[in-house]
Amino acid sequence: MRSVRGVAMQRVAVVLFNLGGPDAPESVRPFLENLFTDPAILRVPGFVRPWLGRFIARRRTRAATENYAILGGRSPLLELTEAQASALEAQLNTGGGAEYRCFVAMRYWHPMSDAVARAVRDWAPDRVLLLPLYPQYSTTTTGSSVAAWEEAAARAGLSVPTTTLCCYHSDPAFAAATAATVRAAYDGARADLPPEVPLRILFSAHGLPETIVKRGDPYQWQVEQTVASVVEALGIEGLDHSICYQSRVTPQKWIGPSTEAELERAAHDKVAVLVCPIAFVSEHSETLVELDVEYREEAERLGVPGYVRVPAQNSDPGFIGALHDLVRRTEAAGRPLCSYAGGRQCPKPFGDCPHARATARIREVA
Ligand SMILES: C=CC1=C(C)c2cc3[nH]c(cc4nc(cc5[nH]c(cc1n2)c(C)c5CCC(=O)O)C(CCC(=O)O)=C4C)c(C)c3C=C
Ligand SMILES: [Fe+2]
Ligand SMILES: [Fe+2]
Repeated sequence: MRSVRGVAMQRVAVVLFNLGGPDAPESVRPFLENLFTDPAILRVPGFVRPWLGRFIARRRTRAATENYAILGGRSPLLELTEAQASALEAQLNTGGGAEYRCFVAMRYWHPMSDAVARAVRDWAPDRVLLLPLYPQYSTTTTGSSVAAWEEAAARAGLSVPTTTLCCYHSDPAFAAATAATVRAAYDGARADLPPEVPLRILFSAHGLPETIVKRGDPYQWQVEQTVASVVEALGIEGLDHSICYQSRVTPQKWIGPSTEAELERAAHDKVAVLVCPIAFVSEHSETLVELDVEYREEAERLGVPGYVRVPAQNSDPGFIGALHDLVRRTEAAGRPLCSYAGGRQCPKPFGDCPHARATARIREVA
C-alpha cells in the first residue's frame, strides 16, 4: 500500500489475458507447440500429448506461417492488447480510490504468465484482478489462462487476494459498445449496397470441437447470449442475422454452422453479408486473414452480392469503458461478475463456480 498526501492507496494489478501470437516467422512453430500441448486444447492422455501436440504443430506450421506472412510475419495481437491495457489503466486511475496497473499475460507466446507473475509480484500489489479478453468463458481460453496463471503465481511466490472476472458475455455496456460498432458498419454497408439487395449479419465466433461443448463448456451458450444482447441493443426491426463458427483447425466434429456454410446460404438467398467477429475483441490473424482475405474470396467465388466486415473492438472507447465498469463493479462486489447462471453475477466465488469446476477438470487430465 502506498500513501499519497497522507492517504493510504491500495495497489491493484489488473492482468489482461489473451492468447498471444508469434512475433516473427521462426516463432510460429514454438507458438503452435505451446498451443497444441496445452491439456485444455488437446484432450488426450498426458503421456501422448507432448508427442502428438508437437506433431500437429509441425503439420500446421506452414499454413500458419503463410497467414502471418500476410501480416508482415507476425501477429499484431500483443501491440493491440498493450494499447487496450494502457487505455484501461489510464481510465481506472482517473477514478481515485486505488492505484491500478494493467499487465498483459499471453497464453502461448510472450509475455507469458511466469514472467508476468514475477513482474506483478515485484510491483507489490495489495490485490490482483484477472481480466480475460474473452467475453465468453471457454475452458480452452479463459479456463486455460487462469490455470496457467495460478501455477505461475505460485512459482513466483505471489500470494495476494486474487479475483477472476470469468466472463461478460451479456454485460449491458459491453453489448452496447459492440452494437455501436456493428451499427456504424451496418449503416455504411446499407448505404453502399443497392436498395434491393438484402443485408444479413453473420455473427462469426471462433469454433470449438463439439466434444468440449458436450462436456459442459459454456462457450457456445454464452456466444448465443452475446448475440441476443447485441441484437437487442441494435434495435433494428426485422434484422436478418445468424450465428456461425470459424477457424476449425482439427479433423474432429466442430460446432456449427460453419462460417463457410453461412456464406453458401447467403449466396443461395442472394443476400449481402456483414460479418461481425463476436468472440474476439482484437484484430489478429483470424480476423485480418481468415475473415478479410479467405472468407471474402470465398464469398466472391460463391457470388454473395456484398461482403463487409465489422472491425474488432481494439481500443474503442466504448469497449474500454465497458471493461473499466466491469473492473470497478467487480472491485465493489468483491467477487467475480458473470452471468453464467442467467443472472448478472456469478452465484458463487470463482473457486466454486461452474467455470472453475470446468477448469479443474482440465487439470485432472493434465
Ligand atoms: C483445437 C484448437 C483450437 C481451439 C479449441 C481454439 C479455441 C479458441 N481460440 C480463440 C482465439 C484465438 N485463437 C488464435 C489462434 C489460434 N487458435 C488455434 C487453435 C485453437 N483455438 C490455432 C492453431 C491458432 C494459431 C493460428 C492458426 O494456426 O490458425 C488467436 C490468435 C492468433 C493471432 O493472430 O495472434 C486467438 C485470439 C478463441 C476465442 C477460442 C475459443 C473459444
Ligand atoms: Fe484459436
Ligand atoms: Fe463463473
